[in-house]
Amino acid sequence: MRSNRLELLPAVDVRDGQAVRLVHGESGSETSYGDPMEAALAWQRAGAEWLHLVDLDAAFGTGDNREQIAEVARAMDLRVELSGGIRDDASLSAALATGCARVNLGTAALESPEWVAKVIAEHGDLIAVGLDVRGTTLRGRGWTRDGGDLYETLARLDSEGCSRYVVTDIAKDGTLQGPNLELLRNVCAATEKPVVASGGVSSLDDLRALATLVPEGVEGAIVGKALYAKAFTLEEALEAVSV
Ligand SMILES: O=C(O)c1ccccc1NCC(=O)[C@H](O)[C@H](O)COP(=O)(O)O
Repeated sequence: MRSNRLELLPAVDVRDGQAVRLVHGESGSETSYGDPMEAALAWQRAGAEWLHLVDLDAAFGTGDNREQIAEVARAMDLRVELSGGIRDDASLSAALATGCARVNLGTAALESPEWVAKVIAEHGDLIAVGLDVRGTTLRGRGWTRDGGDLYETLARLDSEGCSRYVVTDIAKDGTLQGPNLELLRNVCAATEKPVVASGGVSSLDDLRALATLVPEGVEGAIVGKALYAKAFTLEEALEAVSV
């Protein structure tokens, strides 16, 4: 049964060993926020139930932070969603070996549909697919390459039993301009599966607006920049979405 409460997933995106925020997910737009472990532990202390942990180097193909990410994931008592560069058996096994609660596949869902169908069948709820879009065009390889139509891909993944989608409007990501509620409504109308909203949250009112979409299928919201920029605290955010 679906919960009525919007889940919150504070984000720790790791580039070159540092917790960073990007604007529109663009490589080179980083603002650094220090040690990823400290950031993750701070969100855990503040009461987070989930952590969205991203290996940006693996996503961009500029190396990886795999060991550091595994260390952070293993140190957490909360549930971890791992994202970034999980595209084959080796990277998936390494991600799952951290004990994370789920992994988020992005590029692989666009470029290796057969492999993704196989791992969805094998791992069920442990697999979510990130649908990262500009307009309704999906983007892969660290959001740098077009990867097909959002709704066609969603229909295919639904037919393969994908259990959850993480939906990001790249135009909003890291901009503090508010989430794309229309996109989220449209995706929820196109699938029965839960949707995690990502990108653009700027205020407690944005979180309250996302919480009104829970009955339509929005299950959670990833929050990055707003927390790092101290637009509000995680405690305030959790309070704002409590029902
Ligand atoms: O998640 C990925 O794989 C990824 C790949 C390339 C660039 C960015 C990527 N993720 C970014 C995030 O998941 C953000 O943490 C999230 O959208 C939060 O956005 P915001 O609240 O606007 O900072």
